[in-house]
Amino acid sequence: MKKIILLGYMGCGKSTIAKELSKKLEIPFVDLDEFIEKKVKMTIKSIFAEKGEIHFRKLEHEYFVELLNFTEPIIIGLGGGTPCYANNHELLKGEDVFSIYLKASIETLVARLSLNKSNRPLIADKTDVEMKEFIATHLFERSYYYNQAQHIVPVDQKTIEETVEDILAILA
Ligand SMILES: Nc1ncnc2c1ncn2[C@@H]1O[C@H](COP(=O)(O)OP(=O)(O)OP(=O)(O)O)[C@@H](O)[C@H]1O
Ligand SMILES: O=C(O)C1=C[C@@H](O)[C@@H](O)[C@H](O)C1
Ligand SMILES: [Mg+2]
Repeated sequence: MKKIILLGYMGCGKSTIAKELSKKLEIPFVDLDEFIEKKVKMTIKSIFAEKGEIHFRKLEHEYFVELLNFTEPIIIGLGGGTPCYANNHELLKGEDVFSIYLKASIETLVARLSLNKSNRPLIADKTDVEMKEFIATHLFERSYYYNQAQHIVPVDQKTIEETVEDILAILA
């Protein structure tokens, strides 16, 4: 069984969808952000604050490669920025992986992230208006990398179950 990689912007649902997919497929889910936090015994928030984003991006690459080298099947939920640094987008194209971009619109992302932004350092201090502007620009810059995924699953207006079904259809 190939490894399944879910990617996309913060709030597109990687962690939520991966947990459900993991139950259905009975394959363990590893969230890259949580894996990094356990390995370095720091939260993402404190890594950004104390060590800086560049240090975080190096750790993110290192631990993404470590997960890809696991021999057993796993579902990997990437961080929102993972495909956009350190040539990680090239790793989405491997024959031993299914990479899936959960594609959400700016409106969906703003609606979801405005409810829960405190643990997301890139947007934590932004108002809803600033956040919309930031996400619009950021998503535009990042789309090239996200679109390197082997499959694209639109998630707007879909329930968690509907998105999981779409992914199962791709894997079938
Ligand atoms: N249909 C849906 N599918 C997925 N998530 C949804 C849906 N509706 C609401 N949500 C909510 O959207 C929020 C963001 O989802 P989640 O944390 O899984 O995103 P993420 O892509 O893992 O973000 P991050 O990159 O910041 O870790 C969660 O609070 C989740 O419950
Ligand atoms: O979009 C991003 O660059 C990030 C998303 C999160 O998953 C974390 O990996 C971190 O907050 C950075
Ligand atoms: Mg997540």
